[in-house]
Amino acid sequence: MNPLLTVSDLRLRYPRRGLFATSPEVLRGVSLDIAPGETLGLVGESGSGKTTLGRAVLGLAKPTGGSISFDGRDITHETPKARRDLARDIQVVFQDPYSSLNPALQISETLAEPLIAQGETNKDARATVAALLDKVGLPADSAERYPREFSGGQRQRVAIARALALSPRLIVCDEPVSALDLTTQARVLDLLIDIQRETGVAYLFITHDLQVVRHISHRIAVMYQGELVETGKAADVTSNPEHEYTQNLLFASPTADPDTQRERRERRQELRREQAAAST
Ligand SMILES: Nc1ncnc2c1ncn2[C@@H]1O[C@H](COP(=O)(O)OP(=O)(O)OP(=O)(O)O)[C@@H](O)[C@H]1O
Repeated sequence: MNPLLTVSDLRLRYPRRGLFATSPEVLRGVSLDIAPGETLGLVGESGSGKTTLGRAVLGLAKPTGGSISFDGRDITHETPKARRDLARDIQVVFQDPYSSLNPALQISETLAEPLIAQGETNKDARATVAALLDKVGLPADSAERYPREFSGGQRQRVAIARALALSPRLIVCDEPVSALDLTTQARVLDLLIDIQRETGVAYLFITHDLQVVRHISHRIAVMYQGELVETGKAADVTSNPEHEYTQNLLFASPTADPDTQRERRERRQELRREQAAAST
């Protein structure tokens, strides 16, 4: 099967802020692909470039090298405006639905907006909104409510409904459950899995939490300092000790800062060496 998304040797350096400022390369030759209906979990410690890669796929960050193609079409240098027709196909769910939902709009307006922009009549849009709410497990009367009237998990369901409105083929999910408690996390992940089974949508699922990504991904790609250092089937990558970066992530607290994580990784490597030396 042809990949839906192909990222080849992608490089990205954010523009320099001042005359003397330096700007390190944030993506350093990243290549990956995602098949239709597949979930690729993108993990890595804070600052490794995961969000930047997601933003590049969405056309929100400008690559300085390499290419991105979607369904065979080269979209590397297309701005979000130029690729407006692709908005149907590639959607996003962010970590904080509160900031991505307009607080002044009722949920029905938020959900109907993209539908009407794509030419649906008000009547059809109303029916689609009702179906979307049902799909994400929210009661029908949610349509008349405002974002502030929902819990975090419910708001994330609204954000998922919004992403689903145009029946996309790929959703970039950037830390979509990180702000939720564990039980709610599991429910939202299960919802995403159910939706994928039903619609065949693919996910680029970004998180620094390997436990979360293990639950939802078919394959996992691990980033470290702007490079992809490990990729493989979720079960293999997380269980095989040879996948050192993944193992280190499994043992690192997802909230630890890069220095702490580096320290833990070095400590783990040291322990491994000690164990190896003791067993010979
Ligand atoms: N708009 C920007 N301008 C300049 N530098 C940026 C910008 N956004 C991110 N960076 C830098 O790019 C690097 C990668 O950041 P990015 O947010 O992609 O990492 P991440 O792996 O998603 O991290 P986290 O898990 O903490 O969200 C970091 O060093 C960050 O400081």
